[in-house]
Amino acid sequence: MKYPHIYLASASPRRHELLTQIGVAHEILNVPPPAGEDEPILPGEVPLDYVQRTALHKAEWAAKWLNREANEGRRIVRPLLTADTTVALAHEILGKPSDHDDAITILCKLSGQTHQVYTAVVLLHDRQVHKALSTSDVTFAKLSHQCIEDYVKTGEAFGKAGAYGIQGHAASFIQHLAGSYSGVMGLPLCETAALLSRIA
Ligand SMILES: Cc1cn([C@H]2C[C@H](O)[C@@H](COP(=O)(O)OP(=O)(O)OP(=O)(O)O)O2)c(=O)[nH]c1=O
Repeated sequence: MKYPHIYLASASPRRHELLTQIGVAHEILNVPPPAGEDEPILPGEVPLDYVQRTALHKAEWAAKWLNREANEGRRIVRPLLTADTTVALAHEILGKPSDHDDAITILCKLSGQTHQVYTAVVLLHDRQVHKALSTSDVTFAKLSHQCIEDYVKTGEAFGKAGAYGIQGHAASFIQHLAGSYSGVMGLPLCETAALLSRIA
């Protein structure tokens, strides 16, 4: 499969790894904040709307930044990809943990429950916006408080939606996954490949 060479506007090392896994050549853009920070949730906003709005906002923000850079001599020559991953439990958005206690609280909520992981992907190319969405149902085993404490101590919970990484130690928490493994990890590869082949 031949993909176009793209810009990846993301601070997530997982998105870089996943694109590399399927052979998508990309240049990582280190877009200044608010990239990397959680977008505020609008009153009454449901997770599905939130994740799509956030992914689009990241793309628009990165394009604006790139345009400014372009004025300083850099040309926008590649399609631009962004994504957002949001974890939701019964419609409550569980973002990245703010600290140790927050991580414990989030994981206690997820223990023994099925939650949703949404990843929205946006590709900007030739003034067109291409979008994809992946939805997964993830069921956690019932976790003891000690297990949660030990997990949070590894540091893996931080910087990740829902305070866990499916690709790390938290793999042992997951009883069942209905959906996309790569989508849970941060970039659904099947959907992303389909977006990229649309513009190839
Ligand atoms: C649920 C889950 C999330 N995550 C990560 C993927 C994302 O990096 C992060 C969700 O935060 P995002 O806001 O989607 O992404 P980010 O801030 O890390 O990067 P950027 O906005 O610059 O692209 O959680 C995992 O790595 N594994 C998991 O199992």
